[in-house]
Amino acid sequence: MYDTIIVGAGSAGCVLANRLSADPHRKVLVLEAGRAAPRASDIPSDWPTMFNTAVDWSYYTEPQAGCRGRRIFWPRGKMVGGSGAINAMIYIRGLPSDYDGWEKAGCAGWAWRDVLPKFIAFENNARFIDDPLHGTSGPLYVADVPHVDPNELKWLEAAQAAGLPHNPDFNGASQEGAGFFQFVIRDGERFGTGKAYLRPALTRANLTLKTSVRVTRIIIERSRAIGVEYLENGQPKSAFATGEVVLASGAIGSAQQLLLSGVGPADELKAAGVEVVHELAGVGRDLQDHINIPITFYTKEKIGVGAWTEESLAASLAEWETSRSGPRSSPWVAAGAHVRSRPDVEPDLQLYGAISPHRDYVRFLSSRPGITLHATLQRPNSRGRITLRSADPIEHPAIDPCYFASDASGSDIATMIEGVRINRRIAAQSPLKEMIEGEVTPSAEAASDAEIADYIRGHCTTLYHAASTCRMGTDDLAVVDPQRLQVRGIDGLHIADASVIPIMVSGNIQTPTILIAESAAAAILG
Ligand SMILES: Cc1cc2nc3c(=O)[nH]c(=O)nc-3n(C[C@H](O)[C@H](O)[C@H](O)COP(=O)(O)OP(=O)(O)OC[C@H]3O[C@@H](n4cnc5c(N)ncnc54)[C@H](O)[C@@H]3O)c2cc1C
Repeated sequence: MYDTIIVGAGSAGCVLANRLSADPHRKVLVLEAGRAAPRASDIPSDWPTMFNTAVDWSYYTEPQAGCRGRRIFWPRGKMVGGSGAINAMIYIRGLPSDYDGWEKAGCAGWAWRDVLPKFIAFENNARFIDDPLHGTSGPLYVADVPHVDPNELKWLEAAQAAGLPHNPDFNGASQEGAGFFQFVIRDGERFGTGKAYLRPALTRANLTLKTSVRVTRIIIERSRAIGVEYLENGQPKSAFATGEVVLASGAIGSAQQLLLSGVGPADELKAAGVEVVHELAGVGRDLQDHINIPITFYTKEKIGVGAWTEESLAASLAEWETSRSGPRSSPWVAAGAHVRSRPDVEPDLQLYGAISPHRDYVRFLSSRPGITLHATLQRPNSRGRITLRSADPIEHPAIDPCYFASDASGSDIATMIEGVRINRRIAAQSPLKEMIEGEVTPSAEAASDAEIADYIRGHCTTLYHAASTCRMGTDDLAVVDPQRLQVRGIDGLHIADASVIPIMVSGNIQTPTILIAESAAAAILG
């Protein structure tokens, strides 16, 4: 018998494991479907090499009507550290107005003035030492990218020539402009919450971590969660908690487990063959994501990732192994920007200047060298949902982000068209323009707004930021309350991961997810 069961040892679950087991009187069990993170997870450049492997859930969306019927690949980490062990490690909080928007949407206690001290408290920033907007004594080490490619500096110069102001700190007074992201990288290695929070807590006698165990159902009796059922080596097992079960299985996993446990929209549950335990209409609804569109340009010289050979890969790995430096200590997404698609909005596009001629998440590299410029929609209107295909807990749920098709205003596609145009403006500036041979087909042929829209619909990807499937709030579709992140109507059941984000933030979402886990732990500890 445990006091607390945490389901999932991902970005949030590792934080919860540390904070909740810091109370020596609390016996904590963490159940994680994946295994220990592999070596590739330590090496900053190697995150895409884990896609479609045993440590990736390798989801695909439903065919997207707004994306010319394509099913879009959605990787998620399935290992200790979760998606935070496969991600690109960028550390960013979002805009103050994002969090003020959360408060306005009914989430009291989540305004910028409330969350900023918490962000500062869990940060340990290597560069911003005496800075009122940064912390230096938290568990999460945050630093500049260890290796800068000279061509990333050329991208930055071109971005400034295109009118973007230089921004030395995207978590500083203003998010707008171009510069270098900071990362959760320590001494040349990934330093996600698996290392920052979970690893040091594993020496505690009151904390148990079980890996390769898949939770299949939350056991609910008389409107109270009392434990979970899980599969270990294919055998059904159960574990019980006197205090609480905390779901930290991510935006897909947490919603799926609630639905499998009979908590969700009654008609959908019945259709999937699941007995209704507690009707909660919002479970799985409101799925949000950052949509991303790359355009690639061939370069005259072999540069960056496009210049890598068998020999240089081996040499850069040897360098990383001996000194944790060199090209393998970079995630190759360090140069970027936050820009406005039009003057009357806050920055609504995030840009990347990647020195790599990749398409489709670096799984396929062009035979010629080049650079890829990404534009990502920061505050999407598109809203989707997650539903069960069946009562089988092993079957992937249906994931339908409903990109563009659910945005009747048309503003999502219009903003992204502007993102492509801004990236082309950057590519047309010195010193990039002298390096570039030309834009690669098929974006190269897209000139009018309608043609660019077609290109975006045919080639957009996820920026991997699934959120909001069990969102907090006080309205009828809210799943958890904003104060304790407890599932409405079920005692002893909390959700503390990216699924509770009420409205998407303007930036990569691991840092807000850590904020959520820290806040949930504090509320549970009381
Ligand atoms: C490729 C990629 C790149 C990204 N890049 C960045 C970035 O640079 N910066 C950034 O801020 N964000 C980034 N993100 C997003 C960020 O990593 C995620 O939003 C964040 O990790 C989500 O945290 P979470 O705790 O909600 O879920 P996760 O970290 O996904 O954790 C969920 C955990 O639960 C486990 N689990 C699921 N179902 C079960 C079950 N039934 N039983 C037991 N365990 C289960 C999973 O295996 C996983 O370990 C990226 C994400 C990806 C996938």
